[in-house]
Amino acid sequence: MYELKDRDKIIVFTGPDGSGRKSVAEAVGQTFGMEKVISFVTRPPRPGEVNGQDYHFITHEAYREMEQNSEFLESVEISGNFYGIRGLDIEENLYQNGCVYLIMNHEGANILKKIYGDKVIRLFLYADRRTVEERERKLGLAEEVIAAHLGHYDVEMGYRGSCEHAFENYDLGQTTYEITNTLEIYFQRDLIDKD
Ligand SMILES: Nc1nc2c(ncn2[C@@H]2O[C@H](COP(=O)(O)OP(=O)(O)O)[C@@H](O)[C@H]2O)c(=O)[nH]1
Ligand SMILES: Nc1ncnc2c1ncn2[C@@H]1O[C@H](COP(=O)(O)OP(=O)(O)O)[C@@H](O)[C@H]1O
Repeated sequence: MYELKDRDKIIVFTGPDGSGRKSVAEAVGQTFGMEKVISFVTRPPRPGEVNGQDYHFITHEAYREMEQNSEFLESVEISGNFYGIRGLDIEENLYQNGCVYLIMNHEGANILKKIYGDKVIRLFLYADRRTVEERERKLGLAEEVIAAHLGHYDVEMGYRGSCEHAFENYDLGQTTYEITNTLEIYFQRDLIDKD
């Protein structure tokens, strides 16, 4: 097992669906050369989603087997589908890069915080309900998926106060800029500590 270093960082993008976590995370990830830890999921891919890029799409049987082998650090059921993060994927990524990012709901963010403590920085993104609904409709998501997401909206919004930082996302460039500045402070602090 890889022993985590003090300065290893786990960046968790959380907040309601449609708040822009994926878009912002990709941009910020590129800026800092951070890799995404990809979840395993039992839901079928949506049009345009790529296996191994958006998710590892696996069958219920394969998921159950991984679960029985204790491969998941956290595993949750959302709208009838299972989502899990493999512990080894986080550790291998940290070993190579010293930082990783993930996109998850409040349950996953909470579990990671409990396990990894100060190494976890939770970035909460949000926009008002109508905006996220419009974005998801524009994205072409099925009505039942949008309805399920909106059904989780209030619970996800309630997690804001638990996160280390929160960002309203209406202007993608601005949000990305603010998050980059926030993370730079963490990364610079580590450089200074190292000296
Ligand atoms: N706790 C947890 N949440 C996850 C994981 N992977 C994805 N999620 C979040 O769970 C929700 C899944 O909803 P889904 O309809 O599949 O949305 P999408 O995959 O973001 O388009 C999203 O908010 C994801 O960000 C995971 O491994 N653990
Ligand atoms: N600030 C923004 N302004 C307008 N559209 C946005 C903004 N941020 C994200 N989007 C769009 O909203 C949709 C949902 O964003 P996404 O990053 O997939 O959200 P999440 O991962 O939180 O579900 C995408 O089509 C994305 O391009």
